[in-house]
Amino acid sequence: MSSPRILVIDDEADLRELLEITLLKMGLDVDSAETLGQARAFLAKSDYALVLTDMRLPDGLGIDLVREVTTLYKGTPIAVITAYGSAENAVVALKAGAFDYVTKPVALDQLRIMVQSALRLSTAPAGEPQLDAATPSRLIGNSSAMQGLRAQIGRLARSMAPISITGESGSGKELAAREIHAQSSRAAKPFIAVNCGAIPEALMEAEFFGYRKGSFTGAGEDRDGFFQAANGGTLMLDEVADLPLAMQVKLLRAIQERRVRKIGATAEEPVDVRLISATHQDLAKCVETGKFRQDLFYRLNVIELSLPPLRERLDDLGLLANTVLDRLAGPGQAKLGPQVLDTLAAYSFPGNVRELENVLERALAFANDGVIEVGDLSLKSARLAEPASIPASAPVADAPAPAAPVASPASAPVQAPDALPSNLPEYLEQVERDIILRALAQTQFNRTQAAQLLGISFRQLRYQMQKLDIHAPED
Ligand SMILES: Nc1ncnc2c1ncn2[C@@H]1O[C@H](COP(=O)(O)OP(=O)(O)OP(=O)(O)O)[C@@H](O)[C@H]1O
Repeated sequence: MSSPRILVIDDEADLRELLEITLLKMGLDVDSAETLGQARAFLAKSDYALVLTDMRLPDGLGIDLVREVTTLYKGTPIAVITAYGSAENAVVALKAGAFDYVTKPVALDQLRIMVQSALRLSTAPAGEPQLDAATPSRLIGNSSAMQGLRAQIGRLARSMAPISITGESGSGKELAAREIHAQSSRAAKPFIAVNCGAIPEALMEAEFFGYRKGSFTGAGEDRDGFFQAANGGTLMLDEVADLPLAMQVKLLRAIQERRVRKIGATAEEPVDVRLISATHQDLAKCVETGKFRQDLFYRLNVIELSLPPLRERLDDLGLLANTVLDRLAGPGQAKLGPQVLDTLAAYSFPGNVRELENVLERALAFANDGVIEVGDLSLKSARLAEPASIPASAPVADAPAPAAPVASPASAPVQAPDALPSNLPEYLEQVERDIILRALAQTQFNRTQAAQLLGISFRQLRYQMQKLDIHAPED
């Protein structure tokens, strides 16, 4: 069997030679062209596992070739070589359909990583997602919005372009990210999802980039960070708008260099990670208000994927509800009674599919013989919380009986209104615990609604509950 063939297009003889030698040493066949004209002639004659082109050529621009290859040779990945620091060229090329890019001076370790991932890609059928009929998409729904989304995911899975997923809480952003990963040539490598809003700022660098033994008190052994853990795979930065500015700078550097340095290490290590970011906030607005760096926004937001809220794709409601019920009760063991679907369709689902799952789970507990009736649904939007009174006294005692959440014993002392707390962290923790318990009690332990009442994401609430040792009564 012949080796995969790569087409290199560069008018700089030295660089062309370096690329040729590197690729030949990898056991690949190489054709080289100095101009777009020569490249077109090669493309008309042979199939390539990868086309690698410089951006400026004597008879035109590499970006034109990107457009040609992505339309005329759909299954052929094309990558560009951009000048160092020219984020613009890289982003434009990725938007035009380039699979990836390398910067000049070309780092050979990164070139090899890029070529290998292109080779994995070219073994998958062109334009076809790696899923087959036996592995249905995780994203359920036949509405035109969902069909469009699945098609877009199939295309995006074939590229390294960073994707920014937007959508309301619970609309399936993480699920979509997992789907992109599962359909990509990286599927066999890890998918790591990180909730940027849930990591204490002081720990962020260590969590993202890892650390060397002894680099700070408590660093008893070497540890990898998220970047190393996701190497070869996909790193999802969820709630990316919550990244503190100092961390945004470090992240930008890691993305630009495709290298990270562990805390306490002298050398950087290359990382091959596809980035997907998600947020339910308006990231462009965060840039305007100075909360998010423009340059990082530009790097992360190369391709936008927007998830519609559930209320805008009500056609999917029945299918989603039945799938959730099958999962909860076993196939065919539970169903919706008359009018239930209409009642659900009239509800706004601020917590989207996650809220639908919660509503059905709860309704199922009240349902007779697995048939959910309208009366089993509790869809009333929770009333707004009253302003927190500090310090709060036993909030659980006022809670409606069926859903009173439980917490570990309170430790903070009750203060006289004007007294200063003797232990501020403990006191604040107690205040936070009380407020969360009240929100949970008000929403009968519907965490989606409780998070909404408190203006935080579902994940943040879940994280805080774990931290403060708050459990559902039945946990
Ligand atoms: N189209 C869908 N098909 C099936 N399940 C879905 C779909 N969309 C969302 N879900 C389910 O809804 C729940 C929430 O999804 P996910 O965590 O992906 O949402 P999210 O947008 O990332 O939420 P958040 O903004 O709170 O992080 C999950 O249990 C997920 O499996």
